[in-house]
Amino acid sequence: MRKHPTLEARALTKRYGNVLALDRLDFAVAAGETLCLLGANGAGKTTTINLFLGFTAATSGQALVAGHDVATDAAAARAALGYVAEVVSLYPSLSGAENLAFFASLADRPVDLAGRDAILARLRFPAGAIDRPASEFSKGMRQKLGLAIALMKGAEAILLDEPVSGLDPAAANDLVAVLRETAAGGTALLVSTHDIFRAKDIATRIGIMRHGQMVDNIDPASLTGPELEQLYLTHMAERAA
Ligand SMILES: Nc1ncnc2c1ncn2[C@@H]1O[C@H](COP(=O)(O)OP(=O)(O)OP(=O)(O)O)[C@@H](O)[C@H]1O
Repeated sequence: MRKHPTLEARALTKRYGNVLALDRLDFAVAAGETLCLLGANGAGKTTTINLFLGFTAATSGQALVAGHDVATDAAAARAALGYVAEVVSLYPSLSGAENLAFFASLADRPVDLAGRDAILARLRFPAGAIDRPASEFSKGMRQKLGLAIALMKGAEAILLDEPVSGLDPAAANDLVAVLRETAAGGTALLVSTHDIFRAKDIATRIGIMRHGQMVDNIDPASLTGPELEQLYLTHMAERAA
């Protein structure tokens, strides 16, 4: 059965003055899939995420979330979307629970404690820590709370900017496992990263970006880590040539 994409970029193009940040980008991410965007600084990863979030408008082309065009159907697109920033913003003096309740109220979702606790358990958020002030949370815990906010909202797609950067290896491994389980639960994930090896662990597809284009779209299972690294370096060398 053909899966309808939860996230879709159709000839998505963004120009900042003379800079062509995104150049007719096409991709689709279905429920249960994770697309990792890999690319050097300036390749267009963050611009892609910002266009889906509606932070900036496309010059041409479309960004669709659950079939809703971000430009013309912004509220419906946003309702289907979750976002986990590189540094998840929380109110430091509020507890994790109070932060979750606040963000759930913004999304117009009443807090269902049983549902919340099931999500926290799924994300392996440390038991009991949810009642501590957010200022005490590690980066990994903040990422998990960001994911919990998105899941409590019922987001069909979650965008993550550099989710494993700055995590120690154990926390990164844990988050990778959590992301895989989240996708397996039926959410579509779009992840921007510089980390080739983590991308291989997280992704069902890897898109290599260069100059605002996706120059390769790889099944990570088809390559070993070193093969993927070599392919990536070849694409980057082409850039320099
Ligand atoms: N607000 C802006 N105004 C002008 N140019 C911008 C703006 N945002 C991004 N750009 C340019 O668009 C291009 C793509 O940038 P983008 O931030 O999307 O890349 P990236 O792949 O996310 O890089 P990084 O890995 O450094 O985050 C770059 O040339 C960048 O300088």
